[in-house]
Amino acid sequence: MTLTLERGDLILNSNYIAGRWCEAADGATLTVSNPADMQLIAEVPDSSAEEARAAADAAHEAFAAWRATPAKRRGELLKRWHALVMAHQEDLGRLISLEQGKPLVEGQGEVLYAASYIEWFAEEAPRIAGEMIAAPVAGRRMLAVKEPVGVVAVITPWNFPAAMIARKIAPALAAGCTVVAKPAEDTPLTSLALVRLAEEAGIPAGVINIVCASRGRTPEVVDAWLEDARVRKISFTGSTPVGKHLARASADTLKKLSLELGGNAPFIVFKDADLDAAVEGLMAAKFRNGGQTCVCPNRVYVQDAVLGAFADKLAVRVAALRVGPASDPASQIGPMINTRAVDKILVHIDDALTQGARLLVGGERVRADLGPNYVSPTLLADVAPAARLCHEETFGPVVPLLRFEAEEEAVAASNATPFGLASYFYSESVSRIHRVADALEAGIVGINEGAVASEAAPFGGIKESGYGREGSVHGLDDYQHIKYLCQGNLR
Ligand SMILES: NC(=O)C1=CN([C@@H]2O[C@H](COP(=O)(O)OP(=O)(O)OC[C@H]3O[C@@H](n4cnc5c(N)ncnc54)[C@H](O)[C@@H]3O)[C@@H](O)[C@H]2O)C=CC1
Ligand SMILES: O=C(O)[C@H](O)CS(=O)(=O)O
Repeated sequence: MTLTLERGDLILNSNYIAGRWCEAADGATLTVSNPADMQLIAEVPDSSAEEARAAADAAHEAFAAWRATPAKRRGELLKRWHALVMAHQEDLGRLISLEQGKPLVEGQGEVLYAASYIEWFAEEAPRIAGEMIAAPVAGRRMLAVKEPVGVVAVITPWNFPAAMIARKIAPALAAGCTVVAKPAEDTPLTSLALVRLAEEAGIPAGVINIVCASRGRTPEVVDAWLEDARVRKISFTGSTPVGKHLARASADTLKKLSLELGGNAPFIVFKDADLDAAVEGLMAAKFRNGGQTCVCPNRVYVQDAVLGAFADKLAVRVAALRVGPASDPASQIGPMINTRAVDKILVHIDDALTQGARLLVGGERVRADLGPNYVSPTLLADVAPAARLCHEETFGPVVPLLRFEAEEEAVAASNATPFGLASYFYSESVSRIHRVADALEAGIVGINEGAVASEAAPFGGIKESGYGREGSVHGLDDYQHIKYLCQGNLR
């Protein structure tokens, strides 16, 4: 099956600035290719600071009118955008799978996930409210009102090309902010297609601006926004090193920050767990997007008493996973995003084996007939706690099993990381569930559940996984500030 779109015009090759589809001033372009077979899909502008400044100008000029648009109207426009995204689910899903590589069923699932954020904040917009405060002295009226922060810079990763940008742009627009966005260089096409649909929904020119750039030119583009005092917020999803850079560089203009950064999620299986449920949960959490999500379990701790039974059940499932391109509907594990990613995964596997791990399934590059980016789903047992894949994010389809005896040992090992994004554990003991959920240092805890992503939940991390929350009733907070109004001299 070839991944062609019914609406070919949704494959765009321009920036979108001030309501105009335009090239980079110097004509520079970057290529976008399919990680499954390295075939060229399209070329997009490789922008410079000039395009970044033009986008910031457009967003700044559009802000006054957009913030003055009644929140109900903002919500209606977001609803129209949501309806168009849903109407183009097939095409958008194919586009995601084309440029990011994930299996088609996951590409189409991501469109629904992205759309759920647009719908959620379309509904939140009309409910933005302030507070009337009981004045402690006579003759005074005291109010607290919520206002949009202003122009927001959005920077997103390649692994969820639709969901990550939707869960930033939707709350920003609902709050009354305007946006300049720089999608990942590997996967810009989905962002451009989504914004084409936003344009068709009637979202005014300048409210959303998309600037594409290569890895080499991205710092120049983003630095232009970091230096611009009119840009009042950065919303970033990506690696912790880049997040730290943005936090440091934002200090000069004290921008508001939302940082959704790297993870190192533990997955704990206690002896009182439902082992079949734990296997299902691990398969769902670990192999989603080929293991290329920040909430994928990065290390799996299994209590001694059930390690053998759990490993046997899991090995059967891992070995059965089908690796292949999204053009094959039976594919469950697609290519990794690029050869650098595959090289890192293989280094992690080799390091674990060198330190004494046993290879139960996989462990190598596969499907060379298709391309260089395929790696087999891999299961390792007896992994040493010092192994690199226990401390670094593998971002691939690798499951390292580590054993433990006491609950305290598993919790301590789980928390022994600078990261704190997602964590998971399986137990049927109510007391243990409350103890362990309280003790785990993470922004997200899956309890007997491996699929935690939801627009209704506050998504985000602690420690070096960042701060800020995306989605949920808390999702607007990061795009607003509170203004206190104090009216006196009332008789
Ligand atoms: N916490 C979360 O929700 C998520 C975290 N991540 C993390 O992101 C990483 C994988 O994604 P990548 O795209 O490789 O991360 P990355 O941090 O390299 O890139 C993310 C975005 O930042 C941009 N970027 C790169 N260098 C930059 C710089 N110097 N200045 C400004 N922008 C820059 C990239 O072009 C891209 O658009 C993993 O660590 C993963 O855990 C990925 C997705 C979600
Ligand atoms: O990019 C990611 O890894 C996502 O944040 C994970 S999720 O929100 O899709 O679960």
